[in-house]
Amino acid sequence: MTDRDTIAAIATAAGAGGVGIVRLSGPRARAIGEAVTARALRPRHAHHARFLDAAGEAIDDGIALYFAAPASYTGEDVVELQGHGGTAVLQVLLARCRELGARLARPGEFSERAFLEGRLDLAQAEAVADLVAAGDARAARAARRALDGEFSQRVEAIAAELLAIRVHVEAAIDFADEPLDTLGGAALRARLAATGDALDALLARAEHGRRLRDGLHAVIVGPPNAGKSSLLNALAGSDRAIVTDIAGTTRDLLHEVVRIDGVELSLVDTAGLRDGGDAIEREGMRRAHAELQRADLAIIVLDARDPAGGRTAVADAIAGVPQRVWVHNKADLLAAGEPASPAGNDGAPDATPGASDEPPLRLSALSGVGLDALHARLKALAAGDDIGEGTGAFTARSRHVDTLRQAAVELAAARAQLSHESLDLAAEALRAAHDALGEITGRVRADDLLGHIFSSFCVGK
Ligand SMILES: Nc1nc2c(ncn2[C@@H]2O[C@H](COP(=O)(O)OP(=O)(O)OP(=O)(O)O)[C@@H](O)[C@H]2O)c(=O)[nH]1
Ligand SMILES: [K+]
Ligand SMILES: [Mg+2]
Repeated sequence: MTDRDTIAAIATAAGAGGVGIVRLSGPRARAIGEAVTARALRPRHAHHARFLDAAGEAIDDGIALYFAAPASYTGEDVVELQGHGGTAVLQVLLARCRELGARLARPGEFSERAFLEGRLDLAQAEAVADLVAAGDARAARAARRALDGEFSQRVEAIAAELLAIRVHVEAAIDFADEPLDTLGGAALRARLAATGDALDALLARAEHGRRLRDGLHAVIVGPPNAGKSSLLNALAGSDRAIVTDIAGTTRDLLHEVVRIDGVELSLVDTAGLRDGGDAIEREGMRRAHAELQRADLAIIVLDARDPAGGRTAVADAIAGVPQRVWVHNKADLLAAGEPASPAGNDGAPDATPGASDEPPLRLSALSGVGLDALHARLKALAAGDDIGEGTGAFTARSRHVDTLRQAAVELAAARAQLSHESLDLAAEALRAAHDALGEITGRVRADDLLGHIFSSFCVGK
């Protein structure tokens, strides 16, 4: 596009480094690059050059690269000036580019231009930011897959199928007098069911991908004095939370990010759940309940000497949390002679309320005995062993998960309407599902969404 201005930014991280890069994109990028280097720039050629100020004095020397539109990251003319890393030198070089007509880029503006020029779709552009921000190698691999378009391709495949179904349904509306089954209704329903299954599978993978990006969100819950705060401290490896023998010590939520063998986990300590308590404690319990609503995982801490007593207190709060780990704490206080296998079941027939839950882990937050087994289980959950590396995870954001969920709801509505032969309503629900998928890749887009997404990038990306 020729009506755009030319943007510039320091593309490398702040601070001194071996190499520092000023990146330019836009119609004047080449002219500015040639003015700075005082030489003609050929596309895709490494030019060793001096970078000159207005007086012709050398600011630095290094490599100038020119990528001609549209074969560049942004799809526009792009010039990269690679000099010696160093904040002052790069700032002077950037200032020179601005003198020559470039404007300072906003965060994410290079990727935004790549999106607007059709070089990347929206989910891929987001993957760029995720790749830069990836906290570990697994998250980086997953972002790379999303950037390669694996996620987008799956979304597009489902969207294409939905479009074909919509065409069929819209056509059937024109023959409203005929029963749907004479118009291929059975095949249509089967096709819709298969598309629903594909969408559900993609949603499960996107949820896994969101955990890879954001980390597993685990909430520690249990009755007062069970040792929740002690466990948080043990997992964090520092005295983050106040621990006393007074029931009701923790009132507010306490957030902590911990890493287990390179896998990130966000932990929240909460107020003990019980009947009664003063106003502050009750507010703490309300917050604990609210936090559990958005938890991926509840770590339920019970006193090993009386696990049954605490279970009733937490039963309501943990209903609806997708995954649970049961901990029987204070194992060191059990009478000698009781089986002390840290990872073992305590043998009580009602020890695990959820049929699919693993047996409780017996441990001591105080002494650390049994913590290894908890580490191992949390790591497995955070890494998403339920999905497995082999399927090739890709990062996804809450935005994607929410949108896929919305599409799944509309698809279910369309199926119901179709079985009632309400073709108009089915068509409407299918359109809504189709639009929702379009929002993920940016085919259907709201401009405030774009601003929101790209402003969270770093400058120079
Ligand atoms: N012996 C023993 N004591 C423990 C263990 N874990 C915690 N405690 C003690 O139990 C008491 C309560 O521990 P907290 O960590 O404050 O318990 P909490 O569940 O956070 O309590 P509230 O915040 O009041 O709900 C403290 O005196 C701890 O030192 C353990 O594994 N063994
Ligand atoms: K306490
Ligand atoms: Mg506490």
